[in-house]
Order: sequence, then structure tokens, then C-alpha cells
Amino acid sequence: MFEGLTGRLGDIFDRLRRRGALSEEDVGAALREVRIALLEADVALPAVKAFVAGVKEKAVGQEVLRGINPGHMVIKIVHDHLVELLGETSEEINLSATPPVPVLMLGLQGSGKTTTSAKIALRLKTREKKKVLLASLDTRRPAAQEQLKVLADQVGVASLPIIPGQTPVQIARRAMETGRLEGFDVVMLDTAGRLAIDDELMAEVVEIRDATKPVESLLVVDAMTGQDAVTVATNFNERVGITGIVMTRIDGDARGGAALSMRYVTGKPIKLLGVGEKVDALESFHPDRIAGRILGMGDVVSLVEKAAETIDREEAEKLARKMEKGGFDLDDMLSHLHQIKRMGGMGGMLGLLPGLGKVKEQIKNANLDETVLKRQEAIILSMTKQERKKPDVLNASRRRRIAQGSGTTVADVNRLIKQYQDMSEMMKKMKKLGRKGLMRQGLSALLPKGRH
Ligand SMILES: Nc1nc2c(ncn2[C@@H]2O[C@H](COP(=O)(O)OP(=O)(O)OP(=O)(O)O)[C@@H](O)[C@H]2O)c(=O)[nH]1
Repeated sequence: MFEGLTGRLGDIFDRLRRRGALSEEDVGAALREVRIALLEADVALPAVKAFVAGVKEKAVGQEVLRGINPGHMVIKIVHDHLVELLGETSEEINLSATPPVPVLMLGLQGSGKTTTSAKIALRLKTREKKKVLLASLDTRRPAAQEQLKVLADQVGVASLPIIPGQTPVQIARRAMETGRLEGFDVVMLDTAGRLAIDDELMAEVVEIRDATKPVESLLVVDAMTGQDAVTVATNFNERVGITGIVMTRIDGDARGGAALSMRYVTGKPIKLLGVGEKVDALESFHPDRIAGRILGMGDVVSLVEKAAETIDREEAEKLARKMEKGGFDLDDMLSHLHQIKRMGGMGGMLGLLPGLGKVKEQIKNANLDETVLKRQEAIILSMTKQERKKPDVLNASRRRRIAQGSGTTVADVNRLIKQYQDMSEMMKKMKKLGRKGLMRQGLSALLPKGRH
């Protein structure tokens, strides 16, 4: 799946990789190619436009990390946006309702609805230990109800007994009634398909929906259908309302466009993927995996992530060295507050000092969430330059004024000063003990009293 897109983007980025620096022109050129690639992969135009605009916003003005070439940077941005567009987390079937929970299966003829119903029933039975009843509402195709019964027997779940002559809505009501009377957890309603969307089908499905009030209405779409998938998804979503999408035949050489644009036009999650004809060939949908597959460049993505991490570490090491030398005042603390937070507080910083890696786990620094950080910034900014160098000199009335000026409390000010004093004390001890002494005595020698 997605080979077309992978190949296309691969070519573009091969070209970018050979360059030292990425000019704005290059970003533009790359995005034009990305646009064509997505269109060729049958992604719908509105989805393509939104995607390219999103990438552009991120890419222009983006700092290129050291050790990474600009092409790699763009790949990472394109990848992250793919994940975002596909939906960030994988969502399972929602069963949070009073049993029997009705699950409506929707889709065109031959999309794989019946097979998928059996696959989901098997999954719910084995993974969630649910008692599932399968019911075919397909009265149009003569063998449809028997087909579902055969599949139900195969996966070892119950199927609704066939009563000839009933309408789809009558079957649906009977299924729910049986579900209630016989204590089923889930009732799966497999509706009839059509070759194309038509009003009769929509009216029938709406009637079934209103009679059963399904918790999930899953649209089953063949991944090979390309642009048609968008029409199908839009129609079902607008006229019936869907809660999720299952894409089948991912095992074939389908194009990736359907996944991207169905998600974009409906805003509904792709919940599961059909990956073969066998009843256990069903997988959870992982956006990052699919995005990686679209790009075929998972290794590049992790390379960029690694580089970003390294640079964070270098920054932190610089800061730690400065602390070690002493002369660390509140201005330094201010400019590094976010960095300190990212490194997991003082404990994390210490861990970066050579030879102290092992003990870093032992220190925890609380109060480093975003709101605390903002308050600390406001407090430091309300002090005079002189006070920032020597916060110990602040008397009670000055602390009150600073609290007022920064919209915080005296307790916040006191806490910040205490934190600064703890840090200074720790650094003084580090200087005195030297690295060897520290290692010998363990970290307790370093910590202010009563904090560990
Ligand atoms: N390779 C592959 N084949 C699949 C997958 N899902 C379903 N099929 C096959 O597709 C064919 C049609 O599947 P059905 O489940 O009968 O389709 P349907 O949507 O219920 O069709 P109607 O009942 O006619 O509306 C069957 O031969 C299935 O085995 C899949 O994920 N991969």
C-alpha cells in the first residue's frame, strides 16, 4: 500500500538531500512536488491543500538542526503532518453503553462489510471477552444471510436465526430484542450494500439507524477505491452519520490517498484495517506507522528526533557547567527556566554532569509545570537587576511588592527564592567536594537538608 506516494516523495527528497542548505525556494519546490504526489495518490484536493499549507507554515523559518540536512528536516515535518492529518491516536471500537451495544456496519457492495463484521466479532470475543451476536440485514442478495452465518460459525460467535420474508428493519429490531433477551454484549448489524450510493439505500440505512440507535456506525471502505472513497465517506457521513472507518484490502497494492482524504472530509477516525481474507486479518490503525509507510522513511524521522534530543542535551550541559562554576543568578535561572524544565528539573541537570549520570534518578524536582513556570518568570521580571543578582537581600515588604507586581503570592516568591537558594547551596557543595568527592559521598551530601 502507498507505494506510489512513497516513490514520489522519495524522489523529491533525494533531490533535496544532495543540497547543503534549503532555501525558501527549495521548500516551495518540495511542497509543489508533495502536492502533486498526494493528488496522484488520489488524495482529495481540499485535503491536499490543507496538508500543504500546514507543512509550509511549519517548514518556513524552521531552524535546521545541526547534523541534519535540510531535506531530512522537511521529511520530518511532512511526516508529522501526515500523522496529524491521519489522526494522532489509534481508536478502538467504542462499547461504552448499556448492553446489548448495537454496532452498525455500512458500506458499498463488495467493500468487505460482511467479512469485516465477522473479523470484528472475533476480535471482541477474544480480546474483550464479549458475547457477540451477528445479524445480516441484507435481504437483497439471496445468499447474504447464509454467508454471514457461515462466517459466524467459523469465528465461533452466534448469528441471528434466518426468518425469510422479514424487512431489514424487522430483522434489526429482532436482533436487538434477541440481544436483550439472551444477554449479548454486542449486536453487530451487517447492512446490505449497493454498487453505488443511492437514495433507497440511504433511506433504508437511516431507518435501521433510527430503530436501533447504534453506538458505532462503522463505514467499511475498500482501500483500492481511491477518489470514490471520498464520495462514499462524505455521503454516508452526511446522510447517516458515521463514527469511524474501517479500510479493507490494505494487503493489496492500494493507493494511500483514500485514508488521508476520508479522514479529512469526515473528520472521523480510521479505526481498523483489513489486511487479508482470513477472519483474523484485522489490525488496529496506527497513524504513525501508516505515515512512515507513506514516506517509507521511518529511519530519517527518528534520526531527526535523535538530533533534536542531542541539541537539548548540549544546551543543558552548557548550563550545568555554568552552574558548576558558580555565579548563577536569577537572570540565568530565568533564561534557562524552560530548559531546566525540559531536562526534568535540577535532577535532570545534575545527571548531565560527567560522572553523575547514575545518581540523577535520585533527585526529583517538583513544581515545574507550565503555570508554575509562568509565575516564576513573572516574579523574576518584577525584581530589580540588583535583586536578581542577590535575591537573599529581599525583605518581607519587598517580597510583598514583588508578589503584587507579578500577580502572584508572597508564598510563590518565597518558594522561588528558596529554590534559588537550594540551587546555589547545591552548587557551592559541588565545587567544594569536587566530582570525586561527590561520587564517594553519594548525592545526599549535595542535597539541602530535609529535601530527600
Ligand atoms: N485481500 C483482502 N480481501 C478481503 C478483505 N476484506 C474482505 N475481503 C474479501 O472481499 C470479498 C468481499 O467481501 P464481503 O465481506 O463479502 O463484502 P461485502 O461488503 O459484505 O459485500 P456484500 O455483502 O455483497 O455487500 C470477499 O472475498 C472477502 O474475502 C481484506 O482486508 N483483504
